[in-house]
This record gives sequence, structure tokens and C-alpha cells, in this order.
Amino acid sequence: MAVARILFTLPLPEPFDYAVPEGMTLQPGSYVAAPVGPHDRLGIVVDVLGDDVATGRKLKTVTAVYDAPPMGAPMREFLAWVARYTVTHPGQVLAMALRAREGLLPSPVETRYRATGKLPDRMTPARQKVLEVSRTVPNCPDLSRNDQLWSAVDLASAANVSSGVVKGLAEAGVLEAVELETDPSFAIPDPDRKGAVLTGEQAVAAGELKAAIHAGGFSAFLLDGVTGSGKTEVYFEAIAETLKSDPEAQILVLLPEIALTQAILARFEARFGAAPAPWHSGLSPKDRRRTWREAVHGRARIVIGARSALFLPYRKLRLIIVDEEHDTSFKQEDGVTYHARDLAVMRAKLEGGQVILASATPALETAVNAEAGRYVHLRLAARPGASRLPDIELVDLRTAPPGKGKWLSPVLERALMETLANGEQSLLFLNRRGYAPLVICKACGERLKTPGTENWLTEHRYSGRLVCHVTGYSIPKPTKCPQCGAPDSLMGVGPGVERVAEEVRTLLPHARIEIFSSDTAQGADVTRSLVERMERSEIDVMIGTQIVAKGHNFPNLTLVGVVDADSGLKGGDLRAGERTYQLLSQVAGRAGRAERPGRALVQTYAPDNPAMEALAANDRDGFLQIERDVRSELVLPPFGRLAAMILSAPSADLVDKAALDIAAAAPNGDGIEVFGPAPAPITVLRGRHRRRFLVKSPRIIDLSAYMAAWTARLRLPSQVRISIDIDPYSFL
Ligand SMILES: Nc1ncnc2c1ncn2[C@@H]1O[C@H](COP(=O)(O)OP(=O)(O)OP(=O)(O)O)[C@@H](O)[C@H]1O
Ligand SMILES: [Zn+2]
Repeated sequence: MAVARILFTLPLPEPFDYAVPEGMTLQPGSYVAAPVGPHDRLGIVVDVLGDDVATGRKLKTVTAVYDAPPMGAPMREFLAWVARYTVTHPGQVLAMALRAREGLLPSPVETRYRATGKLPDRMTPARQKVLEVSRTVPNCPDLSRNDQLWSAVDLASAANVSSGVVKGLAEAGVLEAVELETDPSFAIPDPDRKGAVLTGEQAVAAGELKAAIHAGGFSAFLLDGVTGSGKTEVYFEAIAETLKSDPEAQILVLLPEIALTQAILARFEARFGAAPAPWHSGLSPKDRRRTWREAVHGRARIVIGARSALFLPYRKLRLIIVDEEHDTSFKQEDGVTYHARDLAVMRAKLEGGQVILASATPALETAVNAEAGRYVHLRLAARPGASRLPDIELVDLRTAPPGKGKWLSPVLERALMETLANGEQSLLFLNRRGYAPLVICKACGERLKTPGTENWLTEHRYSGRLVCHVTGYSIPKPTKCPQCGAPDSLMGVGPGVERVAEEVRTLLPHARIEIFSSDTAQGADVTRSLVERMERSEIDVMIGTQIVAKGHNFPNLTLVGVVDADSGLKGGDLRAGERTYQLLSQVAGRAGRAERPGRALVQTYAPDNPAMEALAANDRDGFLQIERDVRSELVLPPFGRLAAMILSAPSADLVDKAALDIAAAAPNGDGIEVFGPAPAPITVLRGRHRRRFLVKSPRIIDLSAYMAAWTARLRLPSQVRISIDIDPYSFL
């Protein structure tokens, strides 16, 4: 009797041995169910051993094996690598790969009906009505995909008859029952359809990618092109080449904020004649199960998704594209913390495929890797056709301040009026949702916060509520101060998009104005309609948060105004300058994407900040050079390593006491510095008080191993939880 070593989707430190029953064939990667305690649990086989291992042991037996292609060795290696790197149990990482386990079962089927063309021997008015509604669908091989077929219930209700009539017609052979898969396969993309005629430099970049795909084996590329230079068109060529080179190849495209950028799906469909398989947190359980199953069986050829799509167990992943690779939403901060860009490179390496990191403003980490020759550096310096990069001007708010109670300086006001007069569109960017980011009491000075935390409440006029953007806590706006009881004393301070919209309405009373933020664009339909109206020039001024910054092509947009360029520079974040530069050049890059030239006006109180100077001079490489010098001087990433340990407990006392014990247990290590404990970036989250240690080391040190050794020594009360964040992105 063989023995299977099984890793479960549970936070357990190691796999367990089980007896394989007679007649069951397992191999490494097989998906199985086996008893753990009183229940059957899902797991994968990591190894199959001979019967000598079973000798003298009483083993439980594997219950069932699922009918799915076993998880491949590169994927299993990937999961093990991630567990080690992120200092988590392998079973927890496995659970991320098996998020839609219902996809292990075949698609459910439902019975639908087609009219065969045969007429009933006896016609009645009720039967007549059914025949009028139902369609005569020819019995072709593709029938199982046909969504024009009716279910019995729908057909009966559309014909306004009882379902007995439908049943009778089916028995008489007039209608035929067809079993339809509830989760059909995705249409197969066609790589031979015509793409754009590439410009010279686009063709050079595409040529290098195709050559690498043709040669096979791991390679990594930085596709570095200014906004609107056609990076998407270039990676479409790489996708087409991959599809052509291997009839089973699968391609993963990672995009930030995928749920919000529906336009890209339409672009894929136009290019390949088939919509890609989507994967993101907004999918229904049914769609999730469908994409998961199709990825596992290798039938989803192009998957486009958010960071977690990297953990799908593809059957044959050949190419990964990380679009907007600098985007911080690729960093997962909750649970198993990881950066999808870094993991994408590792996954491609283990799969022996290619990875393309695309950006107009690469992360410093990526730029350094490209310079060191670890990535092939492909550049696109120009926009195709008549389109030019926008001029970026800084508006010094110290010398040209907005009027009292306003947020737009006279320079920006004039530009908005001119743009409207020219029949062109403007975009105002402000990364603050709601009306005002802070509410204070005029009588007593109280700042309204989420109870038990230091998080300010944001005023939302649209909904009449005060909302905490960190915890989600929200209340109707009180009519009197909760602290001193003064009536009508609460006042919103600072600008949010709603307040800026109010100001623009006063300035341009006849303009069509819309707010685009995650509050107004709830759901894919609303988002799509906003984007389409903007594309068709049915909106004159759009006021948006960072969700407008990415991916959109608005041909008639010629003015971008950045309301508060400095907001991202506050706080002691290691990447604050870099992030500000990236976000602002991306927003500015929305202007002038078609024939008409665009410009960007950037309001700032810090025009001599290096990020602002570089932005105005369009000197990205100069900016990266300064960042690089600072970080290498301070031995910060990518020239050194950082890790955080976050501990939390239900009370401040408990967490502070645990922090002392944890500090005392920190192992000594050459060149390793431990800072803290300090309050974590979010001090109180879901009722738990949080503290943080920050660990810094030179590059050559295996910081994951250090953190693992540290946590292994700890014996903590059960109410105290710790989590490790290797290469953290949130500070203070
Ligand atoms: N060779 C070409 N011929 C015609 N149109 C092109 C060509 N290359 C790009 N375009 C068009 O130019 C616009 C910008 O291209 P694309 O979106 O691929 O650029 P991008 O570099 O990915 O932009 P961003 O940095 O904003 O994401 C698109 O509308 C695209 O269809
Ligand atoms: Zn008060």
C-alpha cells in the first residue's frame, strides 16, 4: 500500500502521511480530500512513497482524488518558495492557490430546451405560444454553449403558460432537452488577428520579446515607455507570439485596480477576438469558480487579473505581464504579505517562461535590476503619431495662492475656463474622497475620529455621512458636537473631490461636471458609463481620485490639474517621493493623448522638492538617480533589506507586555538592526491594538530566515498574534 504525503490548506507547519486505498492512483500535485480530525479537508499530494513507509504505522486513508490535472512541479516549488520568503505556513500559501475549490468539480449543468422543428400532433393555443417564444436552434456541435436556449421555467413564464405545457412538448419531441454547462469555457483567443501597425521603436521592442519567446526559457524584461507610447500594443505582440508558439500556452496579465479598468478588457477582445478570463475580488462565486477551473485545466488561455491571479494553479503558464509594475496595489498587506511584481519574476523563473514588467515610471527596485542586467531594458521614448507628451508646469501656491475658502489657484481657474471655451476636457486630480478629510468642532476644537483610534473621519456630503477610510466605520453627520454638545458647530476642513466639484460648479456654471472616485463609481456598470461619457466628450470637467490616473484614453482631454501635489509627500514613507512622482506623471499623462496637445498644472507648496523639479523637467532618470543615491547611502531597499513584525492583541496592556518579551527574544545577527516596538501604521484595527518592529539588514542577509528564527523562539499568550511583512510598504 502506497503512502501519500499531503499538504492541507490549513495553517499547519508540515504535510502528513496517509494510506492510498487500493485502486486509487495519485501523483505529486494530485488534489485530494483526506480526514483531518473529524472532517475531510482539501490538500495536495506533495510526494508518493513506497509501502515500506507505512510499516508499523497506523495511517488514515485518503478519501478521494479530484478529477483535475495535478498541480505542476513549478507551481508547487513556487508555493514552497513563497512560504519560506514570507515566513508563513506552506498550507496558508496553498490556501491562496485554492481560493475557488468548487472549481475542482466539473461545471454544474442545467437543462435548457431547443425547438426541434417538429410540429405537435395536436396543437393547442398554449402550445402555440410556447412555439412562438422558443427558437428553432439547429442541433450543431456548439449547442452546449448556446445561451439562446430557454430553461423550462423561463420558457413557460415567457409564453405565459404552465410548465406542464413545456413538459408535454418535450415528451412529444417538439422540444428537446439540452444539458448546458453553467460555467462554459472561455472563447479561444486568435493570435493571427491584425494588431496595430507598430512604429519603429515599438517594432524593435516587440521583436526582442518575440525572439526571447521563440528561444524559450526564462527571461525578464522591463518595458519602459512614456505614457501613451504603446506599451500595451507591444505586449499584445508578445501575447500573440506566445499563443502561436505553443497551442497550450497560458498567459497572465496582472493589472492594478482591474475591477475599475474595464476598458482594457474590450481592448483585449478587439485584439484577440475573445474576452480574457477575469480574476479579481469583485467576481461572483460562480465566475470565480469558472476562471479557476478553466485556468487549472489549461483552457483559459489569457487570464487578466489582480495580484492574487498569480496564485492560480495554471496548467502551462508561459508568459506573465505586470502592467504598471510600479503600482503599490501589487503589494498585499493583509494575511500573507507579498509583492506580486517580485513574485511574478520568481514564478516565471520557476516555470521557465518570460515576464514583462511594463511602466512609464518604473519602481527604483526594477530600474536597478534592469541596470544590473537582470532584466532586458526595452524603451519606448515617444508617443505614436501626432500625440505629444504634455507640458508640465508647477503652480507655486506660495506666490499664486487660491482665493479665501478656495482650492484652485487663479492660474488653474484660467486654464479651466480656456479649456472649456475651446470645447476641450479637463481633469482635476485630488487623491481625497468625500467632501473634507477632517471634521472639527468650531466650539471646542474636537477632531472627530473613529472611536478608540487616531483615524480622522471624512465628511461625505453626497451621502450625508462621516466615514473612516481606514476601518470603514461610518455615522450620519451629527447635528451637534459629540464632545461639547454645541449645535451646528461641526466644520469640514481641507478639500476632498466633492468640495472641489462644488468650487468648479461656481466657477463654470454651465460645464458638465462629474466626480470619479470609488464612492461615485460603485460597480462596473457605473464606472463604465462614466468612462464612456468622458470618452464621448459628454463631460467637460472630471474630478477624480487615483482611480482616474490609470489606463484611460480620453482623446479630447487636454488639461490636467493636480489640486494638491504635496499630499503624498507628507509622512516619513521611504517611497513617498517616488510614489508622488509616479502618480503625478501618470495623471499628467492622461492629457493630450490624441492630436491636440495637452498640459498639466501641478499645484504645490514645495516646488523645489526633487520629485516636483524632476516632474516639471520631465527628467525621470534624474529623479531615479537622486532616489538611488539616497537609498544606497542609507542602505534601504533595494540596497538593503527591511522586514516588519506586527503584533496585535485585544488590549494595549497586553500588546505592550508581549512587545517587551518579543524584543528580548530577538536573535543577534551581524549587521541586523531592530527598531521598535512602536505603534503600527494603523494603531487599532478591528478592535486589536497593534505594535510594530522594523528590522533592517544589508542585502546579503537572508532576512526571512532571521525572522523565522525569531518567531520560532516566541511563546506568546493565545490572544497575541504576530505577522511578518518582508519588504514592507507602509510606514509610520
Ligand atoms: N502603432 C500604433 N498605431 C496606432 N495607434 C497606436 C499605436 N501604438 C499605440 N497606439 C494607440 O495609442 C494609445 C496609447 O497606447 P497604449 O495604451 O498602448 O500606450 P501605453 O504605453 O500602454 O499607455 P499608458 O502608459 O498610459 O498605459 C492607444 O489608444 C493605442 O491604441
Ligand atoms: Zn465641540
